[in-house]
Amino acid sequence: MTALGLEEIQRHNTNDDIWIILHGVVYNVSKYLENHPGGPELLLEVAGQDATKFFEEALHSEDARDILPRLKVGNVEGYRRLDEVSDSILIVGAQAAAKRASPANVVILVAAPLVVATFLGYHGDELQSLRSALAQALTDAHPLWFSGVILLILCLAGLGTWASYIIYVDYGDLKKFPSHIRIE
Ligand code: HEM
Repeated sequence: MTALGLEEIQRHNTNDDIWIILHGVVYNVSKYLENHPGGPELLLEVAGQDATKFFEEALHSEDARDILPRLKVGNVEGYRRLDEVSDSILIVGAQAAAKRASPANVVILVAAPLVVATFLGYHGDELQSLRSALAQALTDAHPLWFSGVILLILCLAGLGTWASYIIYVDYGDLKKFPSHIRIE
């Protein structure tokens, strides 16, 4: 597909010859002008310019986006979308933990198992009886499967939290709006 320079794109800004840029792609809307449900004026106003912001602000439907390919004339030369530059990356292991390593998180992560281990060490016996009492109470109050489900949910939640320290999805710049090229 043709790479088009900004100067050339900007020249297509007359009533019967209109190019616009959307997300780094150049579209010839000259013939579409009269069919545009938003009216021809809006397209005329952005003739020869990057209309991405306005296009997205008008919350165009999928149907509207489906029209785009047949109007395409090329790409803006040198244009790089931020969200194409850095795709989401799955980071696993120590690097992932480092990504989440705020002082508070580290304290919680290190301290939590220590506290639990210490507690278990000092109060092993009491804990044993507490656990059986609790199990008994739960069994009395509810069928056994109910306690099992609750326990499973708690375990999964715990595992999930730990997993989030090991697996980290870096969405890069995906959440940012693509950089716009403006022709002044
Ligand atoms: C080639 C580019 C464009 C195409 C194919 C297109 C297509 C459409 C279509 C099909 C609709 C009907 C609603 C929908 O399905 O979303 C629409 C509505 C609209 N468009 Fe566009 N559009 C384009 C560019 C633009 C630009 C650059 C602007 C603003 C500068 C714009 C502003 C609007 C507005 C404000 C509406 C809403 C009209 C209303 O609800 O009364 N459009 N467009």
